[in-house]
Amino acid sequence: MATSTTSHGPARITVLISGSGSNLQALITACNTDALPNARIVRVISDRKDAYGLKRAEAAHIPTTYHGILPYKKKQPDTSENPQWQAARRAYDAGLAQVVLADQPDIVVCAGFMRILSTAFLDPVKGANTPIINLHPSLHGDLVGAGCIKRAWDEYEAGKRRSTGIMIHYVIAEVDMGEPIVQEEISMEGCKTLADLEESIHDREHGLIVKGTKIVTQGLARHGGS
Ligand SMILES: Nc1nc2c(c(=O)[nH]1)N[C@@H](CN(C=O)c1ccc(C(=O)N[C@@H](CCC(=O)O)C(=O)O)cc1)CN2
Ligand SMILES: NCC(=O)N[C@@H]1O[C@H](COP(=O)([O-])[O-])[C@@H](O)[C@H]1O
Repeated sequence: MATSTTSHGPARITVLISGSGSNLQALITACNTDALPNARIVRVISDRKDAYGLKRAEAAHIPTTYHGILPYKKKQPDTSENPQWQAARRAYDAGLAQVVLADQPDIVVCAGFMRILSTAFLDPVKGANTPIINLHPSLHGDLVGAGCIKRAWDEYEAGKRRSTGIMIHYVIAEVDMGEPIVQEEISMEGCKTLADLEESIHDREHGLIVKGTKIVTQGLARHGGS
């Protein structure tokens, strides 16, 4: 029976966050239980200094890093040749990859990380044979990008849909289009407000992110780790 232990010990997990960190908390709680055996979160990284998830990590004695965009924007100002801060975004992502790879993680989990990752991050991390996975509040091929829960709600109110879903998927350059690892459909029937739907989704996400992380870390063991 494969475990989550890789060839060099417990699976090393780096988690990227931007906000409250309730999904991070689910991972913290699950580590070294039957839900996520032989796994350790080696670092939590946030692009937002005020992310409550950083406090959750500190309370669990997990190393944290705040990796902010502003120093990169100051070094590479937006210009006509460089619209939408692309140079700053790529420099930021290259710096983020350095922070991540310094810990030699076996897997990177995006748990509410609200930045699109460019190939300046994806390429070096994938070059290290480290899978990157993401929690997304929609089914594969349905809604992509930020604000999907609200968009699903608006379509439900307009009578255009009766359900939505959540998924854990591999991260590729095309946002939210990476191969799904595990996903769940969520009925919207009975939700009277957007808040009802958000609560329903968040409750189900916490189990799914642990399940998806376990699936990938167990796969690492089968292949002798990264
Ligand atoms: N290259 C990829 N990067 C990311 C993926 C992915 O699949 N491929 N998943 C996301 C998470 N995500 C949805 O699940 C997501 C997060 C944020 C955005 C977005 O538009 N962000 C804006 C900034 C928003 C803000 O600052 O509030 C942006 O980066 O310009 C889209 C999708 C993680 N990254
Ligand atoms: N497109 C990505 C996206 O919308 N992710 C969403 O961010 C939230 C993070 O909550 P948390 O900070 O409490 O874990 C989650 O609801 C997750 O689906």
